[in-house]
Amino acid sequence: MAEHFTLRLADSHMLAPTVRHLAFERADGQPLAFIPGQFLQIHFNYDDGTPTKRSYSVATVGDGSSPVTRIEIAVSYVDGGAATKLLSELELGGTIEASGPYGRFCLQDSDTHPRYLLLATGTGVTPYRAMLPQFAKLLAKGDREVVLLYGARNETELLYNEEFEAFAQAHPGFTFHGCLSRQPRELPRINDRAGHVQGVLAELAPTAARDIAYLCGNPNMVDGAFNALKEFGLPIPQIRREKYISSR
Ligand SMILES: Cc1cc2nc3c(=O)[nH]c(=O)nc-3n(C[C@H](O)[C@H](O)[C@H](O)COP(=O)(O)OP(=O)(O)OC[C@H]3O[C@@H](n4cnc5c(N)ncnc54)[C@H](O)[C@@H]3O)c2cc1C
Repeated sequence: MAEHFTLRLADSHMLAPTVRHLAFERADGQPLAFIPGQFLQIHFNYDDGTPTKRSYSVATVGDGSSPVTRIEIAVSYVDGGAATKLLSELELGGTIEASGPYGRFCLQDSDTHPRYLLLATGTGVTPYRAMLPQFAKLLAKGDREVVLLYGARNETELLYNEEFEAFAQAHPGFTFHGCLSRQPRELPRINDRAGHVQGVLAELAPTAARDIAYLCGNPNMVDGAFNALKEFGLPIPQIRREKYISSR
């Protein structure tokens, strides 16, 4: 159930030239119960005093089942954006009002399909970072495969790529494809591909019998991949979506 609370910034660093990773703790000292894939809302006022809010996926890698004390998000800076200005200027110890968790972009125990296709652009990869412990449990069964298709212009914009690479090395059923549309030099990893995530989907030849797909991030990517997956024959309940639309 969603709660309202104050978050205090405990740590932060830049993940990419325009993306900040922020780690918060609740000011009341309570942990946050969330299901990986869910998001929070931050609440603030515009300069004229009008209240508003914005959504951010929880990026925290917990154990997937217990509440967490560290609440992490990745915020991509939007030019002229009210929330991203606030979050990019927030100093250590600074506070912000929030509520959550919300959303149903989560793994479902009832799913038995052998392959998970995870598609993301930009900060849309954060729900999958939070899901890593759940994927570890699924992959331990030995009959599942998880494929991450992560789109960015170039290597520097791939967030948490070292963590996904390390996870892929430790879990042979997990494959990480960076899909780089404007990489100036050669592709950094053997599984990387030139182009957009939708282009790489064809290579994977999704089928209704084999695949469950999760799509997160840029609305154009989510819509494009959704249509492509429907053409491959995936029924709509097997295509789960989280669009990072502006709530302005
Ligand atoms: C469920 C959900 C989860 C989300 N999770 C994340 C997350 O984890 N990390 C994250 O960074 N964002 C996330 N977003 C997007 C986030 O909520 C804000 O929309 C975003 O940070 C911009 O807010 P802002 O106040 O800075 O910009 P606004 O003041 O809302 O917009 C300023 C201007 O920029 C345009 N604009 C807004 N967003 C974008 C954009 N992404 N690209 C280009 N132009 C834009 C607007 O149309 C407007 O003209 C999520 C959105 C949803 C719905």
